[in-house]
Amino acid sequence: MKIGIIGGGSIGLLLAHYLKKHHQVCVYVRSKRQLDVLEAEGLIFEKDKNCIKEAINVSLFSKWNGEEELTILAVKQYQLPPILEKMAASNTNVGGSLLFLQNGMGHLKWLEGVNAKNIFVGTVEHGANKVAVNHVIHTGEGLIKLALYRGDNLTILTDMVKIPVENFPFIFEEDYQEMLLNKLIVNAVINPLTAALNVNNGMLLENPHYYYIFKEIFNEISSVLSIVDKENTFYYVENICRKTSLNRSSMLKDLDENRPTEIDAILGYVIEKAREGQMNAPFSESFYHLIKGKEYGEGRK
Ligand SMILES: NC(=O)C1=CN([C@@H]2O[C@H](COP(=O)(O)OP(=O)(O)OC[C@H]3O[C@@H](n4cnc5c(N)ncnc54)[C@H](OP(=O)(O)O)[C@@H]3O)[C@@H](O)[C@H]2O)C=CC1
Ligand SMILES: CC(C)(CO)C(=O)C(=O)O
Repeated sequence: MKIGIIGGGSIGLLLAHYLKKHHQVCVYVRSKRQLDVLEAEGLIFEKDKNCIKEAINVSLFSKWNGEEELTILAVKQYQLPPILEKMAASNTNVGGSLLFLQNGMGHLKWLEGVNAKNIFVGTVEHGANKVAVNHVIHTGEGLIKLALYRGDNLTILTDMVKIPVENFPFIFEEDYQEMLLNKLIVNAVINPLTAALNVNNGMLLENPHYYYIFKEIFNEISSVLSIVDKENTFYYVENICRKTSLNRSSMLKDLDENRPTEIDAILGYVIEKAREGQMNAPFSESFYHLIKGKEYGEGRK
């Protein structure tokens, strides 16, 4: 299958490495510098301290015209609006399929207006870290879950699930809301804590004091979001945290690089739900403002 990946960041480059084993992949980047380096030097993929260098197809996003059967949007949630505007203005991808892999649930409100025959959403449970424009480290193995948001063509999703890529499984989920909600809880617990404390994911489980807050935040968020099976959901969050223990969460990396974070799509969403349900959410409120304060104090790109 022909697959376009918009965004040559941590997740975009990780996907390019694994998907190119079975598909024709093109990564659409926005900077000429990244294009030039990827073309000249190839992609460096690193896992467990082993590096491999490989050629990848790369192009500028301005050249994207929706020719691929599937286009994966691997950008931050707050980076979607200009991309969706370009897609709307150029009226491309009417017959194609789009897959959105953003953390949080804030982007769902934008998908209604997107002109594509099929829209899929997914969640990423891997850890990945782009350390140079052409160098990505796979820091934690996990799953990518995929679900249909709108449309009727499930073949693309089932193809992705059926064609096994070693160490990089895809699974199909029936209910996109439940899938995104479960991942939202993971990100609402792990990302703001790691970003506020400036620690790798694993430290939240290792340090008993951080683990105490981890549990308290989980309890609050799972109540606000009316999670029925709290015990299993807690193990799910803990398990992803353990599997990505070496990872600096995407929110922490955003702060490291003075970029805006996805806090609005993550804890902002939880706070909105708490207000709707007239509930108090002091941990969520505090961590929301801690991260907003760090964004404010440390400058934005
Ligand atoms: N990294 C991780 O371990 C995980 C990330 N996620 C989620 O995956 C999503 C992607 O995250 P991640 O890969 O880490 O983010 P990154 O910030 O590493 O990558 C985003 C990339 O998108 C590029 N981009 C932004 N706008 C455009 C555009 N208009 N055209 C082309 N490229 C564009 C950026 O380009 P430029 O470099 O030029 O700014 C950047 O390379 C997020 O929602 C994140 O929360 C989920 C699980 C784990
Ligand atoms: C899975 C996890 C928690 C990995 O760090 C993530 O989703 C993120 O960093 O955004």
